[in-house]
Amino acid sequence: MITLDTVGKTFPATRRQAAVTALEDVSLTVERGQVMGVVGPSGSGKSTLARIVNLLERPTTGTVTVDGLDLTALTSARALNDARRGIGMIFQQFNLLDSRTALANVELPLELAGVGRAERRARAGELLERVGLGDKLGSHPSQLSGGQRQRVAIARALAPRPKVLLCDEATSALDPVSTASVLALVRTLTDELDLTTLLITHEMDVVKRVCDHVTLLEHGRVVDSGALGDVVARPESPLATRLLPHPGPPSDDRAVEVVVGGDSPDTVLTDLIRRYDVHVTVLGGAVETLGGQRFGRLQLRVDGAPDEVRGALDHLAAHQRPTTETAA
Ligand SMILES: Nc1ncnc2c1ncn2[C@@H]1O[C@H](COP(=O)(O)OP(=O)(O)OP(=O)(O)O)[C@@H](O)[C@H]1O
Repeated sequence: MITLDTVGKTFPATRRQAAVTALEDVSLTVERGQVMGVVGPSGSGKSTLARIVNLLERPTTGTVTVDGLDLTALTSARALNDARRGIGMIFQQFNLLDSRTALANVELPLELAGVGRAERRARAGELLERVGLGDKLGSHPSQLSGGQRQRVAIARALAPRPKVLLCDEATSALDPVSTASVLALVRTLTDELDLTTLLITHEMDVVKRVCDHVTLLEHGRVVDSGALGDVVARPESPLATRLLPHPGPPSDDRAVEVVVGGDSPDTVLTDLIRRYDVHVTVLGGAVETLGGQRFGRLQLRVDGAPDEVRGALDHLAAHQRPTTETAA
């Protein structure tokens, strides 16, 4: 679990540049087993946030707690190094050593931690197997594709058995097919190893594919944060329509708009028609898979006897994720 409590970061003024407040009053919790996406425009503080979570950057104010340990309270380099071993990190640019084989790259953090040769060999081999590179142990990074290199970097990040995985634009340099497979791997590893994963990205598509939670940063502040299903249902959230597009102005003045999901949107409609004697027309809408669940933003027209229509609309309002009702 990662907890940031009222974290602020100001880079002090230098001779060439005025002081920069990169983060202000940021409070955030990521539970075990969750993948939290952090999105925001360029310069909004995303990378600073990732660097603060493993204390590569020390916050100016606030505390950072990882797996119950307050990292901001650690002062000795040794204690900090030990704590950092519990936090794996992957970057856009892989940072692999080409002089070493894939296996030796994965072994590196274990070597630095003083793990014996036989054990580190076994663990590195097992991890490369797990990320789908069991046949590439002897390959050097330059002999691997971008997606394969990122898999090696993931295996290396996981070698010290961290509880937390930080991904900073980890798929930004990859083609769409490699991106999809690396993201699927991050999701699988988070689930299987019960990791707490924080994923920095500028691509909303990455959030849709792999995250179950999302946080939007703007000018160093948290503008919105929550489970994807909750965020899409908040009409005031700037992320809502980026996650689930708005169908546009309704073509019918009796249209109602609802956000349905967590369950299949189709099941919601089937259920409605079974319970009430109404005819439902889908006038427009979008359906997306968000964090593995299907959500729909639908414009519906519900026709029938007034009592039945009222019942059906109440049912939608009570059981689904209503946003706006343009008419009732
Ligand atoms: N070491 C530093 N010294 C001074 N200012 C910095 C430093 N690192 C980051 N900043 C400033 O802090 C702000 C946030 O930067 P950060 O890299 O965290 O943003 P970001 O959201 O990751 O941006 P991008 O998407 O472009 O990578 C920016 O204004 C940046 O110029």
